[in-house]
Amino acid sequence: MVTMNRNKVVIVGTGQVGSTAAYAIVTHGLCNELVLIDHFMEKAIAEAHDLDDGSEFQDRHVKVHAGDYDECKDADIVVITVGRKPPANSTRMAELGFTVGLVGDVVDHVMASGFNGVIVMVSNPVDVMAWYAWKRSGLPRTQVLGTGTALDTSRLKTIIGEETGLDPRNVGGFVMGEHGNSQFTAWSTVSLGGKPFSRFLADNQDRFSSVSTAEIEEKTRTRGNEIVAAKHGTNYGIASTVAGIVQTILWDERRIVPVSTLLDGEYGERDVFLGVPTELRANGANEIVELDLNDDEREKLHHSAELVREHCEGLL
Ligand SMILES: NC(=O)C1=CN([C@@H]2O[C@H](COP(=O)(O)OP(=O)(O)OC[C@H]3O[C@@H](n4cnc5c(N)ncnc54)[C@H](O)[C@@H]3O)[C@@H](O)[C@H]2O)C=CC1
Ligand SMILES: CC(=O)C(=O)O
Repeated sequence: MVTMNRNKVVIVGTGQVGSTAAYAIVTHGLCNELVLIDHFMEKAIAEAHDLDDGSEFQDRHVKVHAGDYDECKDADIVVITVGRKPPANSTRMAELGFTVGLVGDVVDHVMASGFNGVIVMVSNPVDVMAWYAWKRSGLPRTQVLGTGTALDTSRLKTIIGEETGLDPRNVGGFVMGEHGNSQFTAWSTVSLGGKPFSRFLADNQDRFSSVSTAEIEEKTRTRGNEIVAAKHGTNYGIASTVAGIVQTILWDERRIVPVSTLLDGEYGERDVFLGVPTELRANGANEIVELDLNDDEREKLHHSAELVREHCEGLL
């Protein structure tokens, strides 16, 4: 049987985050076709040309071009990165007033094309925006997700790597909840080399006596803000995160990633999007892994849920 492996990704918003995510997708050769949309069409065209100009030296040629919303009709994934560079000394939640109108407009245009793929929301506040896009699009719950605490979880692993001198990929576990100040490290899930992290530290006192979980958690929470203060935004970490999510969906890898997804009774929460470990497949966000969180962690998750739900109120 002749099959056409025709996977197509659209990125809406070709600013710092969108263009770097496009670069990550192109350099990893994740799809056949990548379309860039921005309300400054010249910017989208220029980014597409600049990306495609490296075709000779890429492992695989991803066809990149600028386009309009008609291109979403047969896309597998639409990544939404519209917004503005995060202001310094602010919060992601404070971006709501600026972002919500843009995201509403983008979702309406995407859906008007006949799109029936997966929306990956990046725009902040990402949990609120993912919920809003889900409600506004009418798509099934599986087909709308946010990057959630996937980036924060990667940051946690990177910081543990920095503190211990070990490869971050030795670390397991999750940062959960809001992609924002109420996020928490679910320490009961964190392991290093297969051992619970607290046990790993206790067993290696001589090497790691200066390592503090409280400091690691705080560094993880504030890392994004520090980068924003120094370089007016973040792009590489989120671009790798977007590329990882796009890959696992397009290639049906079934990786478990803490994306922002709809809680529908899991962890005792409903009608709210939060970063929780979720199985990603070709159709998007599937089963949520319900971890045995301890009482303190559950409390923190509920706190995030309350905060995010509060900010969703009145948006529709
Ligand atoms: N979820 C996460 O972990 C992260 C989220 N972000 C968020 O990503 C968003 C984008 O950040 P940056 O790329 O740094 O901002 P930026 O200002 O560099 O880019 C925003 C782009 O969106 C475009 N745009 C705005 N309104 C549009 C519309 N209605 N239609 C099409 N294009 C539109 C602009 O022309 C611009 O090219 C922000 O909300 C930021 O907070 C950033 C980093 C990490
Ligand atoms: C800006 C942002 O949300 C981050 O880098 O975490």
